Amino acid sequence: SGVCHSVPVSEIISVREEEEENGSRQRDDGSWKKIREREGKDCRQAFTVLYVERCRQHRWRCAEVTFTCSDEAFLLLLLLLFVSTASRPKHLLVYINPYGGKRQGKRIYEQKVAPLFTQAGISTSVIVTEYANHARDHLKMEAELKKFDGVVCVGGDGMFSEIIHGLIWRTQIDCGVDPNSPEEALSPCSLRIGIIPAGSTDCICFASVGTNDPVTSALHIIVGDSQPLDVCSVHHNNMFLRYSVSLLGYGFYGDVLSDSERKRWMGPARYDFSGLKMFLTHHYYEGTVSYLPAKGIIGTPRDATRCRSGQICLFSFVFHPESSGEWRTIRGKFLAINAASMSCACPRSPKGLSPAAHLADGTTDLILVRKCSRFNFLRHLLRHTSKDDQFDLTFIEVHRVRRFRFMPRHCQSDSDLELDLHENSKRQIFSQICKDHPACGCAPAYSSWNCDGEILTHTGIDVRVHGQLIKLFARGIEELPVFEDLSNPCAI
Ligand SMILES: Nc1ncnc2c1ncn2[C@@H]1O[C@H](COP(=O)(O)OP(=O)(O)OP(=O)(O)O)[C@@H](O)[C@H]1O
Repeated sequence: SGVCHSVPVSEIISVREEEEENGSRQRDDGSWKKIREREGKDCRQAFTVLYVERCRQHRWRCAEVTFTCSDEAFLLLLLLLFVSTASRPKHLLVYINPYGGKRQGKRIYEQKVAPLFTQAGISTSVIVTEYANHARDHLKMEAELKKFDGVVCVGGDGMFSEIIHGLIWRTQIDCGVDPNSPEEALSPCSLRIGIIPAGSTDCICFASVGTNDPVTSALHIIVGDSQPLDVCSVHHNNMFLRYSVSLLGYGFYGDVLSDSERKRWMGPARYDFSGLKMFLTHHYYEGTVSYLPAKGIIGTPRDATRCRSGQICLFSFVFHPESSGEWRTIRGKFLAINAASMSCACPRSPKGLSPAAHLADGTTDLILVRKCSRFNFLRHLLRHTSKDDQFDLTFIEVHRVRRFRFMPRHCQSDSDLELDLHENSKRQIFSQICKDHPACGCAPAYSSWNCDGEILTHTGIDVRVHGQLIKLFARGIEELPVFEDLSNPCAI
């Protein structure tokens, strides 16, 4: 017909041979791997290519186009496909949380994802979880990981956390690394993880793919994308607590989570309710934060860059592995202490907590919100949704760090307390009394850490970033996916 159509080979999902019989086309439903050798040698070959089409807001869909070419050219294409798709997964281990989000995980997987995997010739082993931590423990102890090229998580951020806890732990055991030691360099996980969003919070999917859409995620898995991701290990007195990939928050975000956990019956509205309640309560907490600034990296938390597909964060990590440096210490009263290892952008907060944070530069952005008026705190919170810099306020500090520690005031050594007592002895005595009598209305001495949506059991913590510890079937957020790259040399 003379219409020119270009499809990058790396974004082909499958190729289907078309046969012309009695003038009408019939389809062979096999994938490109199953295509039979044709007998007729002199005729032209018609074939349909199923490929990735980019839609609005980073969504991907399947599209079809039929080409004709000579037999030889067709065989060449199959060869090219075979070579260029070597990094694609062939066998996947799938975990489905049937109770995540609106309890649609199983349906989403069966209706939207499984048919695509079949079409792409991917075999799967599916486990529908029966209890919390089922997936984590299966990965830790039972899963025959050698059989698979990747793990797929169908659920929300909580389910993803289970998967990484299982996979990271298992990898350390298999590699002879002690996962309990805060000083050991952890071994990176070789299996990639795909996230099919089916929870009420799907931040990690959103940050790494740019949208929360099961079909888009399935297509990123099929084409074999790879996006490294930093992971923070959290220890208390040399005892391992948890891993975190998105937000560690003490004070405001810890209190919102603790309060909302008590209101699960309210459904997703509990986050708004607890957020408002905690804003009005306006608690601040005293403690000491020490941190190891990240040296030799390209970006800063306050530059205008965003973490985008194939950009600086990858190189930043490769060229500047963990560098030693001077620890810095800050003592004070904080409304919030947040460590954002990624932007933490989500559909409700498109900029996120730290808009310039990177997925894989081996750092986390430590944001300290010092005690300030309710009005000022509100200004800070509102700037998360406006164009203004949320860190451009006198009571906010932000540092890009490789490691940090926090010690709440009442856990500090006696000598520290004595110093403080000299400063303000009455307050000290009252806050000790009020700790045991919350009904008196004074602020509690401790908050809790919100670690990717889970409450930590300890407040004094040691956090270390492990650069690029895991890999996702994703490519980061693409800058402007609208225009096709016609100059791509690997296009048919
Ligand atoms: N079969 C199961 N039964 C009960 N809980 C499960 C099961 N499988 C997984 N879980 C747990 O359910 C929790 C929530 O799962 P998930 O993140 O998929 O959904 P969500 O709706 O986004 O969660 P949240 O309530 O945290 O917003 C996870 O912490 C996970 O450990």
